[in-house]
Amino acid sequence: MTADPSGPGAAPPPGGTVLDAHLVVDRGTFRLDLPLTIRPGEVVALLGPNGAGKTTALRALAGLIPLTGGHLSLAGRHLDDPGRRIWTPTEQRAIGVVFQDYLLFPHLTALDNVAFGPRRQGLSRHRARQRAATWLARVGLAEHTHCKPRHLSGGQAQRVALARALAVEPALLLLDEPLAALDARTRLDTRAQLQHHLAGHSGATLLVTHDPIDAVVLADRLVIIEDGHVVQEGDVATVTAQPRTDYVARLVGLNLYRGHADGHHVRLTDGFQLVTGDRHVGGVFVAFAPSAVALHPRRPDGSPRNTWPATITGIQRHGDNLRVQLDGPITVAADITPAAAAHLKLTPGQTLWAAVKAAETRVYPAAAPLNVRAEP
Ligand SMILES: Nc1ncnc2c1ncn2[C@@H]1O[C@H](COP(=O)(O)OP(=O)(O)OP(=O)(O)O)[C@@H](O)[C@H]1O
Repeated sequence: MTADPSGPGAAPPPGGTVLDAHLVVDRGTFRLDLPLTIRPGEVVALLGPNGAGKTTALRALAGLIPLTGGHLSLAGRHLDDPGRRIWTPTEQRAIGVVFQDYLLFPHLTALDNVAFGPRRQGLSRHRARQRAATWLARVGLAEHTHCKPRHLSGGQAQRVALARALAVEPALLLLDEPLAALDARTRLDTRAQLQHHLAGHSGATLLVTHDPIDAVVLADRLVIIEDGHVVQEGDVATVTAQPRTDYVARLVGLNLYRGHADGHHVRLTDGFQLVTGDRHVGGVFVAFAPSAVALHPRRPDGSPRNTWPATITGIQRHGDNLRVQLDGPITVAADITPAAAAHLKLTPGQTLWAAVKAAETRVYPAAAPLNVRAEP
């Protein structure tokens, strides 16, 4: 198989997209089937639980594994199209990659690590090093050009990796869990710097992450995959407000249920009924935040319209609060203050009453016009 003979830039990018791909990859019994387009300057976060296919997608884009089907075009150049026997080797793709553990060459200085890509693109040693020095200065490492990776901190190594990826002026920048190896403090600073550099990148960026904060801070759009398929995609506000699967709900921290609405009542698929503030009819999702769930030692009287007995299955710290996991007619997460937890003397196995006001629930149609995988 060969690269597209029409060469780089031969066709205009369709509809203003830099990346126009439909990634189909079979790995044993697993199939990735991921349509993916990214516009110039856009940052898309690819999220999903373990085994969803994120790494497979990244490797397919980088040319490390071939597509089984579909196609991949970048900046108007057909890189991969098994139906037409087109395939392009990694080094001929206009792609920069920041790997999770950076994969810097240990025997090369920061400067030569960054100059490596431009050199392979055909720049003279002098020009490649000039470009590398410019990029290292941009990421704040002008003083560290002659350091070997073992003498760099985690945050500095991450910035060398970013400079190395951007120095090839890629049409597509791939970031694989770029902040995962950093401690919390360094992660905060590095995330802010990364945001700055991504804003200046005119190509497409795909960020693979497990961390919803990285996604929310860095991405313009989220694409969420489970078991190789897109289950939801959209801008951060839409996905956060209207999660459509348990994974997405957990990711954005909401309690989410599916059911059938008849006015202010929603009968959930397991038979439990919730009273909601909004009126709806037909298939719906009901969501409420863990902070909307109140816990009481006895059945509460008065305003909350939804109450049920619930048994504590787990308690974790969650920011300044505690997140309490509860089992019962529905499983639910509740956020409460340490003071309230002490007052209630919360312990795993304890049964108490959970309450949610109807006005705290959000209801939205199950068949919303989002790009959601059709059920088979
Ligand atoms: N070399 C391989 N051969 C066969 N199957 C594989 C291979 N590598 C991965 N898989 C399978 O492909 C599926 C997707 O794996 P992948 O690593 O892409 O998921 P992921 O979303 O990146 O997961 P994680 O978040 O755990 O890294 C999994 O079911 C995995 O078992």
